[in-house]
Amino acid sequence: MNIVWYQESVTKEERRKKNKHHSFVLWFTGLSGSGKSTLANAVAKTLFEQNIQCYVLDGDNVRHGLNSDLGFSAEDRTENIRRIGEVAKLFVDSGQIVLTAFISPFRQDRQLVRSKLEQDEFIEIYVHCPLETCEQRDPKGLYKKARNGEIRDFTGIDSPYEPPLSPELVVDTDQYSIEQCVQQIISYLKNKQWI
Ligand SMILES: Nc1ncnc2c1ncn2[C@@H]1O[C@H](COP(=O)(O)OS(=O)(=O)O)[C@@H](OP(=O)(O)O)[C@H]1O
Ligand SMILES: Nc1ncnc2c1ncn2[C@@H]1O[C@H](COP(=O)(O)OP(=O)(O)O)[C@@H](O)[C@H]1O
Repeated sequence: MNIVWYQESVTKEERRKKNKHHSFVLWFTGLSGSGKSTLANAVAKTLFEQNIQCYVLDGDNVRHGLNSDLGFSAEDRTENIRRIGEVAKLFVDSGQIVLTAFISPFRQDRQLVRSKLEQDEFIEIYVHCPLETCEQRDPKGLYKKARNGEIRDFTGIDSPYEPPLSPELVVDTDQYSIEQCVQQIISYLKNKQWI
């Protein structure tokens, strides 16, 4: 109430033109340990080296600050993704490419973020990796804790993950190396002439 949207003096289109590239969200989704952070950071490094404006929003980091009041109940995960979606939209408005690395287990939550962005601004990347492989990798030892009952509501163990039905991209980190997955994503963006 009593809040009016302020039209900025520099538009999104003007920022894109100056940056010489499209701005959009690369939304990585997948199980813990599937490779979201690794790939988002590797893609960002490649883009950065090509003078492209980009930034990674990572689950662990955002949960230390902006979303430190949220846990892992279904409601809190939904609110987590809603807030990240709003932040991501601001990055897109600022003319940047934003790469987000959140489990984002619920289709409806990802769909809500997509619906807030325009066509070609939300690129859903399903980081596909079987639970068994994620559990073997267990980079933070969290699956072990979840199996021991030390952590409740752990995605893939006692909390659901809903895979995307029609993502823009699927990367298979069980079958392909980090470098191959990064190349697949960069090729997709080049083919679209977005970078
Ligand atoms: N219960 C439970 N379930 C899943 N993950 C857990 C949990 N508790 C802590 N962690 C750690 O938090 C990271 C996931 O946070 P996200 O913000 O990406 O989760 S979500 O999108 O809101 O579901 C996740 O990071 P990633 O491993 O990078 O996915 C875990 O390190
Ligand atoms: N092809 C691959 N793509 C991404 N990560 C891989 C791949 N192969 C092995 N890994 C390893 O799997 C782990 C993935 O961890 P991380 O990126 O933190 O996943 P997430 O962010 O999804 O929890 C890292 O230790 C990474 O080195």
